[in-house]
Amino acid sequence: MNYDLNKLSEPEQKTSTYKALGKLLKLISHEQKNLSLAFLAIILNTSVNLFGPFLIGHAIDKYVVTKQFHGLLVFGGILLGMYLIGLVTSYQQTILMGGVGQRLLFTLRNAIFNKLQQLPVAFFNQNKAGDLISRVNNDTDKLNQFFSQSLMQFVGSIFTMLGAGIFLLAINVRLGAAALLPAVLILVFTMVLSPWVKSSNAKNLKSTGGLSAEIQESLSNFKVVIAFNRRDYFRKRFQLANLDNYQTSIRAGLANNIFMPVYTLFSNIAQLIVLTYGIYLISMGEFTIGLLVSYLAYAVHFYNPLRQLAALWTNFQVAMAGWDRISHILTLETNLTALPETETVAGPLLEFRNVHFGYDTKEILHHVSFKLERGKTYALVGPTGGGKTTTASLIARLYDPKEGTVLLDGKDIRSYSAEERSQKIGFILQEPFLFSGTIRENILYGNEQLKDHSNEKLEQVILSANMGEILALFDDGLDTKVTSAGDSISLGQKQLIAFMRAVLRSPEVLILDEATANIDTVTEKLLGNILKQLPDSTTQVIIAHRLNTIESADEIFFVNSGEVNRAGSLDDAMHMLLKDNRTS
Ligand SMILES: Nc1ncnc2c1ncn2[C@@H]1O[C@H](COP(=O)(O)OP(=O)(O)OP(=O)(O)O)[C@@H](O)[C@H]1O
Repeated sequence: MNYDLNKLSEPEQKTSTYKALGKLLKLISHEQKNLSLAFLAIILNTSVNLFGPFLIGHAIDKYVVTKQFHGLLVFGGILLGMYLIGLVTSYQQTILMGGVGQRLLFTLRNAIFNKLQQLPVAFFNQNKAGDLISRVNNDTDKLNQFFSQSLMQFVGSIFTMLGAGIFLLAINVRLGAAALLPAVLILVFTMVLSPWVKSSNAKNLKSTGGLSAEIQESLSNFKVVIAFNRRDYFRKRFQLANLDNYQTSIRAGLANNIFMPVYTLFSNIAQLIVLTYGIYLISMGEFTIGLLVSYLAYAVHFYNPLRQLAALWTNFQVAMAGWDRISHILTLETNLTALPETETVAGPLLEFRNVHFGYDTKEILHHVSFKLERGKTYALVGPTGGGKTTTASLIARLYDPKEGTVLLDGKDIRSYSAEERSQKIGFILQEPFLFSGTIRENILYGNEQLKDHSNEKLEQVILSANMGEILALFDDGLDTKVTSAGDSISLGQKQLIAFMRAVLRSPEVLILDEATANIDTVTEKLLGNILKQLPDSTTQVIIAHRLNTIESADEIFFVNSGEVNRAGSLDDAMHMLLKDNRTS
């Protein structure tokens, strides 16, 4: 399955945009009351603004032309009242929509983050963290800006235009048609240019994501950058990404700003038409001065919102480009779904049955079959890049086979829920990841059974699991601080914490992927003893390059060139490795 968000096909992109629109509507469905109130406020506001010019024109013809100035005061009072209503309704809709926008931003960020948590490892292999961060932070904000600042203005502008258009046509059809002609040209112009504006903004957002990915990569690898003195390399890469972002921003800016001047030009032309044609009609006795004043005001009421729409249309296109990028994540589904419960068939604890697997088109495991019995210790050996971690990842169902089945306890591993599976399988990764916090928080991560234990009780559990000596290696015990993804402690110490984390979950299968590679010989022996004292039913899968670490294995598998074969004894494994090194 293709999880690369930047390489989705055209139809995939289109379906996700529409599919996700349904999700967006669901996310704001509980805002119905606020949206209706804001809508009401905007209609009231528009109506009040639209009646103003009519009243002014009427007042001119009735009181100014006939010089009955006292009537003007009454009209002035009415107008003031209407303007105050306009002020209150405008404020109300701003407040209401601001709230809707912020809540949408909040819900949307949560929804995307939750979705990210559900996606499989393959998704994270194919996408850069920086780009994902940009989607969660930057792109959602584009949508918020549209909702909180533009949507109601958008609705208001359309209402004002519609009302003003009706007044223009109702007062004088011919003059109205002439005044509205430039608007038709604007409409055509907008329809032709909108796809270009949207795609320019999409490119700009993509480039912002790329820039963010570049920053993220160089910051998270800063030690390598400094050690290899490759600052120039990253500086150049950053400059390229920054240059691309600069260029796409300029292009998006150009596209975004094209509407405003054109709209202004057409708006001025419309006023010129009204003025010239209106004066002509007055000279012919077919129109009054008061009506012309109202007319000019309505032309302004029609074209000003249209100019505003130009800016809003740009915001809309930016929001849509952002929405496309968000929707691609929201509509992705994990390919690691749980199958319906299947019947348990008595058999080994774990079995690979004709498994084929590859990360992409290249096959890494080819027609692999083997069985692991309960309570035994297995070693996976083989050359670098031979497929040991891949085999272990399939045991932990980080990926599903392309063909064939992995059976856990007699059932297809896909029929277990994620909770059940992670309870049964403990995996100590080659590069253990620790969260910022304390050792306690890290070893209790995902451990429902022990999470509420006090430090004293937890220490007891650690002692009875024979891991007291490991904990004693840390000065502050369970409260030892782990900062910034574990950078404050050594790699070996990280492996010890990851070891405690996995063992405390009492898994049925414990996978150790190079779990002792960075630990001194004395501590390694200590871990060996702890492993020996694990419950008899625990099956261990040990991946190690140092053959002495697998001396205690009941059975050894040699993993290479897509195959997993029994190696027989340690000597056989050694022989196979040496042979493989000589032939390669
Ligand atoms: N996420 C991935 N995406 C694409 N290819 C991958 C990925 N992870 C591993 N591979 C490829 O799969 C092959 C097997 O890798 P794997 O990590 O399973 O080997 P290994 O035997 O565990 O190696 P090592 O002893 O170095 O840990 C390698 O060719 C590697 O390049």
